[in-house]
Amino acid sequence: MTSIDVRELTKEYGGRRVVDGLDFSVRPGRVTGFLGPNGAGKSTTFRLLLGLDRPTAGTATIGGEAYPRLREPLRRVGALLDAGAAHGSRTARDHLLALAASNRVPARRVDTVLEETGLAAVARRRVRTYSLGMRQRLGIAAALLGDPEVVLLDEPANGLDPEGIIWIRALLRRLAAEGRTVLVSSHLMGETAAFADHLLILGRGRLLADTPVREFIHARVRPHVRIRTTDPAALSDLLARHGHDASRDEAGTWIVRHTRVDDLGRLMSEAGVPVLELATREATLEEAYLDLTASETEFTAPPQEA
Ligand SMILES: Nc1ncnc2c1ncn2[C@@H]1O[C@H](COP(=O)(O)OP(=O)(O)OP(=O)(O)O)[C@@H](O)[C@H]1O
Repeated sequence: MTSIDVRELTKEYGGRRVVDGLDFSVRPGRVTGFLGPNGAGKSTTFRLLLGLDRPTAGTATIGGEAYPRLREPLRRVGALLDAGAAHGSRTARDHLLALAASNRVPARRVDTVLEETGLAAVARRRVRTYSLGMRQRLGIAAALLGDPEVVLLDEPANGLDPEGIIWIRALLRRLAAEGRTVLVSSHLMGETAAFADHLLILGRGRLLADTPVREFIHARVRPHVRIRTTDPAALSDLLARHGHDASRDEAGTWIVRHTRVDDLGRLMSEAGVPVLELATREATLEEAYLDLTASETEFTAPPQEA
């Protein structure tokens, strides 16, 4: 089982710190979402992990070794950084065959990953005729070619249609269930909540959270209760009498915070207030993330230029 370990990792460009003392581990058997706004340093961290850039300070290792020291790296680590990387005049199949040959990966893996990524039917078309979503699938096929224990994907849902998004979700879940170490960057909250077990949140190069997704949401946002009624005056009166923290949206739905659906149901029933809808509304990752970013200067202070 292979972990990714990042210690005091720092990268400066022209004196500007874009990755700032990062310390985290990514464990096998789960999908770790790497979240942060544009320019937070996600891609730079990926490049440092893959030895494509040298850290100013600190270390990034995979299974205890720096990437450039790994033997047969494609068989240990699969990465998607830039979906435009394949040569346009080649077919997808030839692109993968060349990659397999130069990394001592058996050629039969090419057809396996083409099947896995849904590209088998178009594998003999030139890559320049591919849509963004098809290129993205090809980049993922290349990442999976060496059957690696560690998978690093930078914004893999980019350019995918709804069917592609459902597919990638299932793929990531499967890779983790097989015991692989899966790190996936994204700035899409809903998407990340749908596939990640664990989160690393970055802001201006610094690590703001390293937490299981569920704990992060539950610690930051309380679930609300949604109510609709045919007698808003009676409901308003009832909620006020019991000191509930409630508001009503334009559609007439009441949101009541800091309470439980059972307690409100009982209260409404006893008071004879008619119920059209009474439900718990779960907090979302987006709400928890906004709560975090609202309190972090990394997101609110003006950028510091070098
Ligand atoms: N080679 C480079 N030279 C100078 N500055 C760079 C270089 N690469 C990245 N940066 C800067 O580092 C910061 C972090 O960029 P990075 O691409 O890592 O962010 P990101 O979190 O991946 O953002 P996005 O979601 O937009 O891809 C940005 O301000 C970027 O301009």
